[in-house]
Amino acid sequence: MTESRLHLPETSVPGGGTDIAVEDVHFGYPGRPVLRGVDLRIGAGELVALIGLNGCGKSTLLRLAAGLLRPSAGRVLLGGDDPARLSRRAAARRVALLHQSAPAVPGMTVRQLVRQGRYAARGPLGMLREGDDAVCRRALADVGVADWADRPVDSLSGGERQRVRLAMALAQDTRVLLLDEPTTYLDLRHQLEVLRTVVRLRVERGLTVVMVLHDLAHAARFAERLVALRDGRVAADGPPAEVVTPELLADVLGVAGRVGRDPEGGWPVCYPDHPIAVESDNRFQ
Ligand SMILES: Nc1ncnc2c1ncn2[C@@H]1O[C@H](COP(=O)(O)OP(=O)(O)OP(=O)(O)O)[C@@H](O)[C@H]1O
Repeated sequence: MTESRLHLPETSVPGGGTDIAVEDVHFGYPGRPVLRGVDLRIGAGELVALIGLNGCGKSTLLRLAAGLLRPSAGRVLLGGDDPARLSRRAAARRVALLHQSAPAVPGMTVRQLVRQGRYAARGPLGMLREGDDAVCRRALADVGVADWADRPVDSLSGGERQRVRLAMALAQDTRVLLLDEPTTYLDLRHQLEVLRTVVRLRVERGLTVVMVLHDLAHAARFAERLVALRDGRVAADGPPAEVVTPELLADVLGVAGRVGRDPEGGWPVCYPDHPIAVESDNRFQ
């Protein structure tokens, strides 16, 4: 594959409207172009997995969608508005972003950290109101860590911290959830638990979820739509059964391998063999 996009259907959600629109977005850091014309529409209620090689711009795209960065060209709309122009408080009410890592203040308890999700939604001067504690408790329960409320965050393992940070994002109680590698540090059991929780919450609460996943098996199984970035653009976009092919493995992920089907669930299953060279976006550095 050189110029081509592997699979790029019209994306629309029947009756759902668009929660995130990314229109011909360009973005780079000083001396480092990253996105070179990304077009993407994510409908209300969709569950999308974003995949691609390290450094291809997945986190950058989430940060643009959350309004933490502004595109150098093109535009991003979140519920019809430019998220970078919303106040921090207004943006925090619309979108929660689980970052890849967030430092914990020494001595802060899990309860205090998760409450930060509510403070973000209320703004710097916002007082926690009645009901905020219930939202925090629910968020902790959602990820199965209700018993940890009084534990210092810095006493938790990497995987435990990851689940608490997911609870913090859920405590924002937004309809749009952006999850940057939500399963990092988690053992297989907890990876499945977190992903099943995301799928459940998305249905129960009508969430729109975009999650960056490196594990293609999980992406293919749990997301209904895969978006692959390569060379600063969307290289493939569609249902896992159509998008996950040996060509995707080779051209987007740099892996030679085979693709089969789960005998019971029917979702694509990859059998990666060996790494191969990909035309890297380094060429436009
Ligand atoms: N603050 C920054 N300043 C300069 N360059 C940055 C900054 N943040 C990211 N980059 C660079 O931009 C590129 C895209 O980074 P980004 O974090 O979006 O990639 P990613 O696809 O999420 O990668 P990974 O899979 O490794 O998490 C990378 O080359 C990275 O080094």
